[in-house]
Amino acid sequence: MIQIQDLQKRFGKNEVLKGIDLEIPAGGIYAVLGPNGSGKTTLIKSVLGLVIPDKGSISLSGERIRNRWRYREALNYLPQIANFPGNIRVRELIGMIKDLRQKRSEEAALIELFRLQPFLDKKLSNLSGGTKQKVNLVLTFMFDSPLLILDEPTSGLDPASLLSLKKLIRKERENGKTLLVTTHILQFVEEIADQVIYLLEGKIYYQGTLSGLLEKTGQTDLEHAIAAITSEKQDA
Ligand SMILES: Nc1ncnc2c1ncn2[C@@H]1O[C@H](COP(=O)(O)OP(=O)(O)OP(=O)(O)O)[C@@H](O)[C@H]1O
Repeated sequence: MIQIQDLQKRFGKNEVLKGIDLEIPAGGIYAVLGPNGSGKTTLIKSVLGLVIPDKGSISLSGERIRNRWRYREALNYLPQIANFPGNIRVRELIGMIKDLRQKRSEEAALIELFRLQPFLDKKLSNLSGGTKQKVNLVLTFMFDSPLLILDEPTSGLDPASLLSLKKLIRKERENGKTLLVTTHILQFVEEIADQVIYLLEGKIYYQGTLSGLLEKTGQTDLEHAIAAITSEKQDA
């Protein structure tokens, strides 16, 4: 589904991606992990065409994405911070995004799942952070696309909404979708991820199953595995 070769990106003197090679087959949940500032969002934005790499290539379903934009019709993206104008009401925003994408959408079941009915006529500026995130999740999941890219989807969610999100993500996997998810919530990764992609200092430190990462680090849980990677780097 996604092929990345020798991807490099720097911002001024800051070399963020130092040659990323990645192959993500279609179907399944891929968790993109790594410390703050390790380049997870930069990697995701490169796939979305929102960051232009300095070097390397990215292909989606066998076609290079550079200078094309139509491929974006086949993916749904949840940004880490979605900045919609605060004076728009939730119902209007959903309508606007539907008009923009011109794709069949199924928002009603999602509004129900996240219990958003009481908020439909409220302005975004009057919503709590968690409720805004639920609205953003509706905007992301309401379209049927083969690839979903979710940047910190759990952000601000209460436990009940987190359960709803996990249910939703698993349903998408059952439907054969590919999900690329960044998160710092390790329990979430342990519960939903089929594969882990661990970014460290601009390179892929590990790609594979969670059990493979535990084996590589000699640990019994993800929290300790990540602590082991960090201290290994500090000692190096
Ligand atoms: N547009 C930009 N201009 C300059 N520097 C940037 C830009 N975008 C990202 N960076 C820098 O690139 C590095 C990687 O940032 P990025 O947001 O990709 O990390 P991340 O792994 O997603 O971090 P976090 O876990 O904190 O969300 C950081 O040092 C950041 O300051």
